[in-house]
Amino acid sequence: MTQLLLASQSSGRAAMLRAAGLDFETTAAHVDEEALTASLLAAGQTPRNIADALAEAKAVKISSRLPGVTVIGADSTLALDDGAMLTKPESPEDAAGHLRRMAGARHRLFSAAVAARDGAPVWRAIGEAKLWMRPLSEAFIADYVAREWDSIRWTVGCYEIEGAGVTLFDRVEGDPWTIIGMPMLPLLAWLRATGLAPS
Ligand SMILES: Nc1nc2c(ncn2[C@H]2C[C@H](O)[C@@H](COP(=O)(O)OP(=O)(O)OP(=O)(O)O)O2)c(=O)[nH]1
Repeated sequence: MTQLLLASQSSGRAAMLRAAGLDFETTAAHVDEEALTASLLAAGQTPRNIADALAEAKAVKISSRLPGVTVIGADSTLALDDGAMLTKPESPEDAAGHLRRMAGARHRLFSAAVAARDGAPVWRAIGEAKLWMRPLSEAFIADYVAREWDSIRWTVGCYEIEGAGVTLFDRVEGDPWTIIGMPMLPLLAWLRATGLAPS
């Protein structure tokens, strides 16, 4: 039985752990993110704290049924500078609407990771990236969404920064791993310190 489990269906997250040479398995967390997000927003929580809470919920839920296993949960949230929080698009039309709202403005992307053992959080980190999306024409948005829908439908910002998302931005501050979905640098430092990654 593995000692490290990623409670995520995100292909990008698993790819980052694989690239780091880690020995891990994955499972879906099956946390009701929509309900939890709605209740946290209603309670006035920030997108940053919502990412942290969702990552913890995923890690704690799975670890509570796997004694002794270190479970990593993760979550990413996107905050527009007007305070609104965008979630994954439900349709190509939804994605076009998100891009219209982000175009010509800055947004922040928070990626939280929480490690849990035996149902309790034992480590956490939150990464923040700032992204300035350039103004986008309607024709560009329509063509981009038509071409990229199959991949961007799974992303909180309607882009894969390591893919065609590069065409959307004037400027990005923050590390690419945070944008793709996890604060990998602090996570790897902790995994090395706990013997779960080669040091
Ligand atoms: N490959 C890639 N993925 C991105 C990028 N930006 C955001 N994402 C993905 C990472 C996550 O899969 C998704 C954010 O949604 P969530 O944090 O709720 O995770 P998701 O539901 O996909 O998986 P999980 O809850 O971990 O099973 O957006 C990017 O630039 N590249």
